[in-house]
Amino acid sequence: MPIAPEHRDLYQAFLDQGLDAWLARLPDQLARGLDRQRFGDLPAWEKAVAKLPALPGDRQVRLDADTVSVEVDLTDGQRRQVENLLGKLAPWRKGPYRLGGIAIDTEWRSDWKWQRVAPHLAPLAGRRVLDVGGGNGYHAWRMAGHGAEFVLVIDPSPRFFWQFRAVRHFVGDADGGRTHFLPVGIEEVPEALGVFDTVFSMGVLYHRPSPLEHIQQLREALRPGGELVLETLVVAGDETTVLLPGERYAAMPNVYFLPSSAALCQWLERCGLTNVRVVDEAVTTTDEQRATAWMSFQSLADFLDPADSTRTREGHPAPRRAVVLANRPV
Ligand SMILES: Nc1ncnc2c1ncn2[C@@H]1O[C@H](C[S@+](CC[C@H]([NH3+])C(=O)[O-])CC(=O)[O-])[C@@H](O)[C@H]1O
Repeated sequence: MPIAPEHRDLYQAFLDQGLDAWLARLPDQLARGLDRQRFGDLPAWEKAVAKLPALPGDRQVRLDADTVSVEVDLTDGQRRQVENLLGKLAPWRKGPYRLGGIAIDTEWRSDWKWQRVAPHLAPLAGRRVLDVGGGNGYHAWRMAGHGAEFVLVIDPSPRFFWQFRAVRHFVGDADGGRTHFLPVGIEEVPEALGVFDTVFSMGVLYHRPSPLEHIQQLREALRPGGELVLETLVVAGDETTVLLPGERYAAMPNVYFLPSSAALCQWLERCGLTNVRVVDEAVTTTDEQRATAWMSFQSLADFLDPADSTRTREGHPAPRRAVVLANRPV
């Protein structure tokens, strides 16, 4: 089967990185992750990205600033066309981006999370990085901006795949072709890979019904000595505190375990990670997650108790997140 043009770089990168065991599974994974029978909107997203205007080679790409931006000369007509086409990929949740003069004000100020995480990381320059549940790739571009050699986002959302492709259209090869997106979940990562220097899992653990299994999968993707960056919802408490909310948490139906950061550290240690440390813990504000023109559905403010913003509308503690770093033992 011929390789579709949008996947050629991914195949080449897997070859270059020696990810042979995974390479063999790519055709199946891509076919399933982008299956038009499963995801009826796929043709519309693909068409929107295909219609983006061809861009001049001369452009200014910034992957090392809070807004991932590509400045390029467009006519007024082209700019309106770009705005319209990018709008067809909405809702845009992770960003901010500025592409061809169009500011995409996303639901999340994902740059704020990056500011909490980045200062604590082993320098990313020259590293192979996996971003599990990386959304549309905003943080991946920032990782490339820090000089990572190979950044792979895995996320099962086909919408985010096409948002990533839209950003790729603007970035061109300014990142040296080091940033990639595979539309699969963590379950699809081959077992015992042991190759990544840094593995990120941000905003994913609380969606996993088996959090210890998730941590073990993350550990197995790391090379010995590699660094795990785990960011998740936590609750106040000691190492014995874990909340399993009911049907919904802040309106989300698929939320499972919310440990305290102390309990989370213990989980990581029990899963065989070392050097476990909490580097940040903060309440999520309605300035960080909010509805915008590019994500016009309800957002955090609608999910909190109107009379008490320290509670969700279901009566649980309001969202609070911790960033924990750890290493796979050498
Ligand atoms: N099984 C799975 N495997 C991998 N990813 C999954 C899975 N199921 C859902 N996802 C993906 O996990 C992401 C969770 S958002 C975090 C984004 C970014 N990391 C952020 O930190 O801003 C949550 C948040 O907004 O906090 C979504 O993009 C899902 O598609």
